[in-house]
Amino acid sequence: MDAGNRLQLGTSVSDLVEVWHAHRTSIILCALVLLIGLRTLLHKAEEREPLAVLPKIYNQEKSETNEKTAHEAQPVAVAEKKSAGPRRIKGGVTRKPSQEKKATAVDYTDRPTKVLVFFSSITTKTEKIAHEYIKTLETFVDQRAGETQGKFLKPELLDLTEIDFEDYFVSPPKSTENAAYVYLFILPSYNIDSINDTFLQHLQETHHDFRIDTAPLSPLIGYSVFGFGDKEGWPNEDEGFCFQAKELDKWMSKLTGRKRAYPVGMGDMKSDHTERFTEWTTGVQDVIFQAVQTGFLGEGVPGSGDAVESDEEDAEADDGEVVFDDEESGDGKSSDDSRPLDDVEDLGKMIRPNKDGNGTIRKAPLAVDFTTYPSAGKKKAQAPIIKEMVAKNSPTYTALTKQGYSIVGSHSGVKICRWTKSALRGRGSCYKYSLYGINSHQCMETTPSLSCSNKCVFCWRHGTNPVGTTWRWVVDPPDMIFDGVKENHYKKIKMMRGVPGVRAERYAEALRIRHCALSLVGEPIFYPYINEFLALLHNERISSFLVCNAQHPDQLAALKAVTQLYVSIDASNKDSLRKIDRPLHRDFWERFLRCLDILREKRFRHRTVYRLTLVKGFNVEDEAEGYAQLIERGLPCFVEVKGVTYCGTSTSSNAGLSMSNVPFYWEVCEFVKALDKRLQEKGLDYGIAAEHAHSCCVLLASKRFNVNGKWHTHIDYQRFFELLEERGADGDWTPEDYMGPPTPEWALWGNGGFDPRDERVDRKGRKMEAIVTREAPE
Ligand SMILES: Cc1cc2nc3c(=O)[nH]c(=O)nc-3n(C[C@H](O)[C@H](O)[C@H](O)COP(=O)(O)O)c2cc1C
Ligand code: SF4
Repeated sequence: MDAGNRLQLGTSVSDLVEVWHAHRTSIILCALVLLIGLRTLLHKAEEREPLAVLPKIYNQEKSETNEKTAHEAQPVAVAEKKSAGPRRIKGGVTRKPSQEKKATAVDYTDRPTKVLVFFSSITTKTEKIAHEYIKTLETFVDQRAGETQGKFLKPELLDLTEIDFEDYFVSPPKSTENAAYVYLFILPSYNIDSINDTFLQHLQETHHDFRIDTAPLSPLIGYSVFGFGDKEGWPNEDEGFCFQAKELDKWMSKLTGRKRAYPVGMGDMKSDHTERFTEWTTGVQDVIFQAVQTGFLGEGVPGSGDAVESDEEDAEADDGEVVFDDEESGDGKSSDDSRPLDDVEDLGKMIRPNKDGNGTIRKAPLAVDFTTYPSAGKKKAQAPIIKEMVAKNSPTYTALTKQGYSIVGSHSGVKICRWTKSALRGRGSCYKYSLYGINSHQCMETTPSLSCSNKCVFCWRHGTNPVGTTWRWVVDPPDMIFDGVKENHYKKIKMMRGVPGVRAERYAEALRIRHCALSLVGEPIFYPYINEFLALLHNERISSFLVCNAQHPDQLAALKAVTQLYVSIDASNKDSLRKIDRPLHRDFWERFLRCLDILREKRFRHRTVYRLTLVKGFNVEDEAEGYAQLIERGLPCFVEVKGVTYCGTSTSSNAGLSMSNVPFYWEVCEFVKALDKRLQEKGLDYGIAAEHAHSCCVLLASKRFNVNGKWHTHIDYQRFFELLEERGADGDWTPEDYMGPPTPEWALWGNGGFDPRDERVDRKGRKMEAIVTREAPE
């Protein structure tokens, strides 16, 4: 560099320094603004990965808006795009949204339905069945094409070993047709490591994954599971029969927000599997077809109607156990109208002390006595207006429907008995299964007359039923009542479809009523067309168990054939009967005795039964002799002795009843033994035949039903109908003609009487040991 150049360079540097000194503040400020601008621009353009840790802080705003859209506004979730990275956060870290809010009704009417059938198979038996089934299902879809306007898409069969679980079990897949899905599963059980374990593990993890909604499969229309197993190796469910199908059912229930479309079915690959599987597929297809047509699964399935389930899978309030809710356990609210356990039939008769909101005992509302008419002297005589017994706008109607009754016409009622629900869930049948072979899940409890002529102190329905001595109401025709009670019964059974633990096999059987207990409330023989009503039952081969209160001798005498005829014997003498039954008839004792005489005459035509309900302090003490005399008078075929059952809030508290009036089972047994002794002493040929300790019930039977030293208390129902068809309702035959096979060993006196097919459970569904105490504790 020469001297001139160097001089020039020195000048420009000094110029720059000069400029810097003159404007440095503004230069620094400009640079700062430029840098901040650039930083902001780059930050905005940056594409960020979703945050897996602390999403609540970072994604709060986003999840609040997005989640609402995914789960409420758009019911059917769009399948996740498969990615190798972590699963997308759908529900934030807030847990259990689906348990807090039940799945809401989703309308699928505008969307086509697609059934996906998943299966696994190791020794290929299930695989073969699944392949055959998918063909059947395809044919079914084709046949229904006309009725469903093509909204029923071709079903698809999927092998669990060949699919990516994430495609189907994190959310339902997306389809071009915008299909709504039904998932069916056919799964054999394996107690060795198999694909089933991986699959079940996946479902469990999905449910527990805090980043995923606990019920990500709630957009499904529904699901159902069928299991195959082997009873030779795994004889019952306790020992592992079909255990993985049951587990799958449980996880799917959680993941779908309880959208069990049909109860879990189970088949033994070595015996009944074809029958059980056909039963299940028929039921499932009916439900799916209904969903395609109506857009919902029907009542009883959450998300589509009236959910019957409780919050916990296994903790239903109504669980097949007698619940003794005493006064102290109440919350102060009057629960008269909402309790599900109010069945006279299954619980014997109930006591309900009634409290108001402050916990003070209320007087029972007075039952309306329709027999009280204004006296002719006071008012000008008027032609009586014929009223409806239970008019739709009456308080009686409201009270009864709140208690779970369906009122048919104006004077009949039907209610699903808690034993029916219990048997559907494999938790035991009522005592009539042990004593007479009645399947509780096939039994309808009904009455053609809600009115009665007694006001028994232990009758829980006190104050809600009309009473009267004669029929003064509009009369509904028997066929209308018959159709109405059947329809309502089936409706209630169908509502049980989604309830956890309901057995597919029992559910299918329950859709055919085989028995009718005419003992719900009121007095069935009060209904003027009771014989016609019975004929309708028998025509459909439904057996009839009719209970009457021994106050209507004329109607009793005119009664035609019934399968089993009861009279309630609530006391052994006149005074006691007046106190306990509070009859409306002045000549109640004479009526009572006449009924016993009629029963005596009928004993070779009908299976006659005395039903004794023991209430400690009222009709037990020192009354064995009195009861023995009544038995001597009527000579019934059977004597059922039951302890009264206490159900909590009775209006009869004003009669001074409490928990202390409920006898222990050993007290019932002691009474029965004393009664049996008295009968022997009188030379009457009776013996203690059978028991159902669970219901505090013991059966004394006439030795007519003891053949070659064996009790035959069960009924041959088939034979009963044959006799009826051959000889007519007035025909000549005896109860022995339709006596069933020997009473099973487990039901005999001394063996407890609990159905060995079922499991005894407590209110939470936990298994219980059956400990029976028949003797007074030391
Ligand atoms: C190793 C083995 C373990 C099994 N474990 C059970 C079990 O725990 N419970 C059950 O009910 N059946 C069990 N089974 C019976 C199978 O579930 C039954 O045979 C089924 O039909 C097999 O179906 P697949 O041929 O489709 O694999 C088992 C069978 C095998 C061979
Ligand atoms: S006979 Fe029928 S209605 Fe009566 S308790 Fe049994 S199942 Fe219920």
